[in-house]
Amino acid sequence: MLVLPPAYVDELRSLPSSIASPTVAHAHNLMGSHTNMNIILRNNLHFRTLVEKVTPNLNFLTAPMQDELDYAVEKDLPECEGEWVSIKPYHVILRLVSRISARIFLGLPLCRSEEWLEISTEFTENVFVSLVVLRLFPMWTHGLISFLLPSSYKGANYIRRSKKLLVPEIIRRRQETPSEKKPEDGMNLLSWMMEIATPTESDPSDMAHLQVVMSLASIHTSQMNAVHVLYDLASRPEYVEPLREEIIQLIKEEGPWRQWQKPAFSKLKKLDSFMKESQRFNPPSLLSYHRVMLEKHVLADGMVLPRGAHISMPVSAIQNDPEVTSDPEVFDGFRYYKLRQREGERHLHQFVTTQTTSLNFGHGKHACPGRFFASLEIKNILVRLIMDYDWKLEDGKGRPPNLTAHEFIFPNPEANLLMKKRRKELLLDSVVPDAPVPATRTEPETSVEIETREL
Ligand code: HEM
Repeated sequence: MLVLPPAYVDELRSLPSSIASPTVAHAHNLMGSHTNMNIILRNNLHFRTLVEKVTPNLNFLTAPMQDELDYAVEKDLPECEGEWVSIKPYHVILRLVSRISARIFLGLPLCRSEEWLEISTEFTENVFVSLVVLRLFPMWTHGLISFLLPSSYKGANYIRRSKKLLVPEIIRRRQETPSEKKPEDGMNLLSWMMEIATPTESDPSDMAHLQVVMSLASIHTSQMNAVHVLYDLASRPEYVEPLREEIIQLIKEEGPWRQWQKPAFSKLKKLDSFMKESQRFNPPSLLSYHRVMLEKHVLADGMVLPRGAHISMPVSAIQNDPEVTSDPEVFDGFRYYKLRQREGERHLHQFVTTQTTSLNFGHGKHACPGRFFASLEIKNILVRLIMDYDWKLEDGKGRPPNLTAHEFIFPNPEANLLMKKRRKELLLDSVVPDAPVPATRTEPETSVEIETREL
């Protein structure tokens, strides 16, 4: 793999994907031939649905997200009124994120299916185990090794199970008459996929497969960010009150949080900053901006990128360079909040902002299309967890150290935090606005301004 400095990002951005392909790079990174991920090489319906339907409709998706979060909190968080209870945030947050994602991907009632919740989380874990193992061996051995790897056939089995579950649902939705549909029925990824699919993309079995691909792209990535934030907050409790004050202030100005839509969440600038700083300290991967060169290309300074080369950027090294981030070794949760106060930088330095020096979501037209969704989902979860619960580390223990595998970094799945429900009058739903604020309904957005949009 050719790891390039960020000076080349802008030049690389201008190359079409027929020369520098992100998709071939993703398939290669995920060992697609042995992990059922090569479908992305021939079908990008999931990507288009995200850009054309999900992101422009995020305003309408806030209410179902919150509704599912209520259900998830009820089902998956322990009773902890008046007493500290130990939980494993990795597993608990995975349940919350997978439930909310399922609600937006499939809609009610299918999102509550335990079968789907298992498929959408366990497939990813098995793909990850397979790729970590396979990468240790030369490529010519991969066929044989994956034949022997339990994670490999378990992964394939999850794809089969997803088809068994979703294909009949796709057929049922196709046969449904308009009078049988409820208003919320069309507002989910699966129905939107069915709506915009071209004839060659309309195979129900492929659509089911792509739902699993989307789960892989979205659930663990968002869950890991939320878990890192919780670990960072528990180990730096001085940030909790300012974050709560920001939420309370926003309720006073914008109305109860249950009426908030995407623009209100974008006003949580301190929380946004904390999420970004936490991501800087705990990036999902040391490398990003992966491309495979489908043709040889010579860069302006004469650097040759040969055909077949896999290139990437050292995202973590870049954002920890003192020329990019001052005092990079200091965790400053409100670093980006402060930067946004500078003239002309109000829209920069957001969690979702990508720049040549901020590449955790990639950059340019192939940057992660799900980051606006991720930001909204993570903020919904964190607002609830910060306002309704106190958090602390186990006695005598520091922030749980991260684990690494190859270039990947993830929060320790077996670490514990202690949580306790706050007094009733302090809870999120008890905070009332200064004056009644009318609920607003906003039209879907028609375009996605990638570089400058707020969220
Ligand atoms: C904190 C959470 C997330 C992180 C850190 C993350 C990161 C990334 C990165 C680094 C890429 C590759 C960009 C490139 O090619 O340069 C990517 C691609 C992608 N992400 Fe995300 N992502 C997150 C959440 C999500 C969510 C929630 C969704 C879906 C709702 C999603 C859907 C996708 C898809 C479909 C692609 C592939 C784009 C393509 O085919 O070119 N991601 N993501």
